[in-house]
Amino acid sequence: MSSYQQFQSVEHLLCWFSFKLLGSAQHTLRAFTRHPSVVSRLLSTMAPTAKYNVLFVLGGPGAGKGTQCEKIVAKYGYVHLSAGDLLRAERADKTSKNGDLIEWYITNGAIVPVEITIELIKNAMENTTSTNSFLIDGFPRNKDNLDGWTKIMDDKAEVKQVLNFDLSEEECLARAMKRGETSGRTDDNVESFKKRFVTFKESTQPIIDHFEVKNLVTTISSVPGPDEVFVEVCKVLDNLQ
Ligand SMILES: Nc1ncnc2c1ncn2[C@@H]1O[C@H](COP(=O)(O)OP(=O)(O)OP(=O)(O)O)[C@@H](O)[C@H]1O
Ligand SMILES: Nc1ccn([C@H]2C[C@H](O)[C@@H](COP(=O)(O)O)O2)c(=O)n1
Repeated sequence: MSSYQQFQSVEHLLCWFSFKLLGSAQHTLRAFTRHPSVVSRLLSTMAPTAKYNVLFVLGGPGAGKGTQCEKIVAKYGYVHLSAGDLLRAERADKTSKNGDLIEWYITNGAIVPVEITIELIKNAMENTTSTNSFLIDGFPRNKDNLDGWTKIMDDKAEVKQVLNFDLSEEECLARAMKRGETSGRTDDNVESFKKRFVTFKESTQPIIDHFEVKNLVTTISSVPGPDEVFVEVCKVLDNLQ
């Protein structure tokens, strides 16, 4: 007798088949409940993960990026990641193997290799649980920064907007020198400032142009006082909500 002939009807065959299916589903379910970590790993690969929302904040040295970021955080609740602050913290960390290298780049107004900076930014983003929205201040500052971002973060983050704070070299210098009276920053001196401004013009401006082509840049004059500048910032951010 062939295996089909043991069933008296097609209905009987279908009944037997459903019973077998149910049995194996039950078996699978039981296996899953015994291994919850496997289930959560499976689910995490199936569920689409939300991308980070990112605003890049650029502008000359001393143009007021950090000042505006503080205001944005207070009103809109982004997490502020200053590439410069992250690098300064890394430089101050006695266990870091990159401290001396970072010091050299900062004092000479040059841009630290992106392998170092992107790791600091990525870790800070991954360690943030309160929000998905980040203000990344002072990054990307050159092509190396941009390439590193594209390679490591492009599939994890969406750049919603680039805020570009515009201020003349003379005014940036005056503000950086005034800040230098109390900041303790090793680059708030005329010699470092001059180098930083050259780096801004030669290396950062092409990055702003790159995002301009993608229609992502809003340039805001940083000449008025902080509160007036912030009014213009709010116009941009209110439209992003
Ligand atoms: N709109 C403004 N008008 C006058 N002074 C300002 C304004 N914005 C910021 N400042 C002052 O200018 C100095 C530089 O500002 P801030 O540190 O925000 O600049 P930054 O662009 O973040 O600089 P850097 O790139 O060097 O870190 C600070 O002392 C700050 O208080
Ligand atoms: N993407 C970056 C940002 C900053 N640095 C270094 C070199 C800068 O002159 C310095 C200070 O940065 P700031 O506080 O002005 O944003 O930090 C860098 O190498 N790469």
